[in-house]
Amino acid sequence: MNLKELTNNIELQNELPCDILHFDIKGISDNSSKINPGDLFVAIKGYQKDGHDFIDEAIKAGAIAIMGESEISQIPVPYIQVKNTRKSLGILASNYYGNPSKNKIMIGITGTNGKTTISYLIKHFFEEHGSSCSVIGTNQNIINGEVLLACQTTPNALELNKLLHRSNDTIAIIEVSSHGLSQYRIEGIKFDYCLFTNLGHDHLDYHVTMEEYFLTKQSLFDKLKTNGIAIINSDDIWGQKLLETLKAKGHSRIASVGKESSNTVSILETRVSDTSTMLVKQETEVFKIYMPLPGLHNLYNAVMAYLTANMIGMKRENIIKAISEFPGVSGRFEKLTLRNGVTAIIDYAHTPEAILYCLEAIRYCGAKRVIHVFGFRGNRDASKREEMIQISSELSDIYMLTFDDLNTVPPEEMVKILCNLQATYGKENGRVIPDRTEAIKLAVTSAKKGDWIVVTGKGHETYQQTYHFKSSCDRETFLLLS
Ligand SMILES: CC(=O)N[C@H]1[C@@H](OP(=O)(O)OP(=O)(O)OC[C@H]2O[C@@H](n3ccc(=O)[nH]c3=O)[C@H](O)[C@@H]2O)O[C@H](CO)[C@@H](O)[C@@H]1O[C@H](C)C(=O)N[C@@H](C)C(=O)N[C@H](CCC(=O)O)C(=O)O
Ligand SMILES: Nc1ncnc2c1ncn2[C@@H]1O[C@H](COP(=O)(O)OP(=O)(O)OP(=O)(O)O)[C@@H](O)[C@H]1O
Repeated sequence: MNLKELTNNIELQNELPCDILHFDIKGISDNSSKINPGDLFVAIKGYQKDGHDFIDEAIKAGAIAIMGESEISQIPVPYIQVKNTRKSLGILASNYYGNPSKNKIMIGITGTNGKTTISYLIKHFFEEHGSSCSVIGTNQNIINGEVLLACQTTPNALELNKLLHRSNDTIAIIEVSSHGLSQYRIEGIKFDYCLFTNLGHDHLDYHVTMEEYFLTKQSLFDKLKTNGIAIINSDDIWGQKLLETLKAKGHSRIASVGKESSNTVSILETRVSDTSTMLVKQETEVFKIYMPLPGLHNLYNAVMAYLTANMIGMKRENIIKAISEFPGVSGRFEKLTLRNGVTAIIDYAHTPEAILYCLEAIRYCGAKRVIHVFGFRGNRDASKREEMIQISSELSDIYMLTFDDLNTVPPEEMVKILCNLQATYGKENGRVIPDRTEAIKLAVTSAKKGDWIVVTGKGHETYQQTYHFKSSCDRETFLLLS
């Protein structure tokens, strides 16, 4: 593709000289080590490195043009200066891959919790009725039925557009993280439906304040297509705020779920035990939704997914039936029955709200005692840890603080952090067992018939650390030790 077509809609600092407009660009990369001859290198000022420092390396590898933000002269290939390289990369990627969001039903889901569950609910509804869906999100990417490894919730702009370009599926569902939004990974992509689930305490190491975190999430709704529809959980205070903001901005195509009768689907009654049901009203019709996954949070996930599918045109009775047969999502309230009559739950909860909903759901399921094993990611938002411990110490009978991904934090440092947190905010029903597999072992041996063990934080993910019992994930640890 030539540079003229490629740079369409990009905010350039200076007009491109005529003699380079016809340059045929073979590929694009923002990583100098991935440049091939004939490529365009996009220099990004990152959190760790500055891509401008790798321009020489990119040219040596064969880059025939460079795009960057800084003033640069005297390089042997054309230099295109732009205001914002991350934003430009999104538009470049969309141009290069032929604007792949244009002809698909695009669904973008944002919020702190529930994105993955809602994605898989919607996928399940449509696939039961003959339409195929691509899913791009935390657990994995699924394109044309092929399962691909996902390294991030929202991949970078080049990867994202490449996946969409490859997809022949009618519908594409994308989990949109706040990091993805603030780093313009979805720039150039337009959505038919944007969903907001909720906002809870997370990622404040990155966004600093909840207001800033909210504004970032809100920016997804600027990416709606002309007739695109916003679908919001109005029972969340930030969802309510988003609803008001969009209305004030003149958005007319807004749908919502929540307890108030003014919502598109209003929730009249909820009943939660080991499964969950809700009575809802849409226009004049009152009907019941049965969700096999426990917990109030999963009812909200179900009704958000219901409304989306219904707005796309799927019949109510078909959606309700599909919800009642939903098989669940790997690592989301995943249940194992252990040999000694104990139930184990593996759940991806890693925010205070998610832990609260998860532990409440276990109580509703009739657990005699709840044994909770969890930890905290190294180098991630530390300000949520106190609240997570407080919730666990209140809602579980026994809790164990253990290792989650350490990232670059040395093990002895994390042991100190866990011991300090327990000493400061913990209660006598808690203790620190650093080795995650040892903690699970202790939970299994302490549990009696009717007790529930819940291990949160890692869900479907494999371990980063090596532990005493050789196992790759929480599920395998349970199978090994019970
Ligand atoms: C902290 C953070 O978010 N980092 C993201 C950021 O990278 P960065 O700015 O740190 O990159 P950098 O290492 O400083 O490099 C700057 C530039 O120099 C280039 N470079 C660097 C070295 C070199 O030799 N040559 C070269 O060209 C790099 O390719 C890059 O373009 O921009 C990259 C491109 O978009 C992201 O892939 C990367 O995500 C990292 C890997 C990541 O995983 N971040 C997490 C926090 C994240 O995004 N998580 C959310 C989910 C959160 C949740 O809800 O739980 C997600 O969407 O996955
Ligand atoms: N609607 C919800 N409200 C609060 N907590 C929820 C909700 N849905 C799920 N959870 C909790 O959050 C955990 C993660 O759920 P899910 O993966 O669906 O969310 P997510 O937004 O995709 O999170 P992530 O981006 O971190 O993967 C679940 O295991 C559950 O404990």
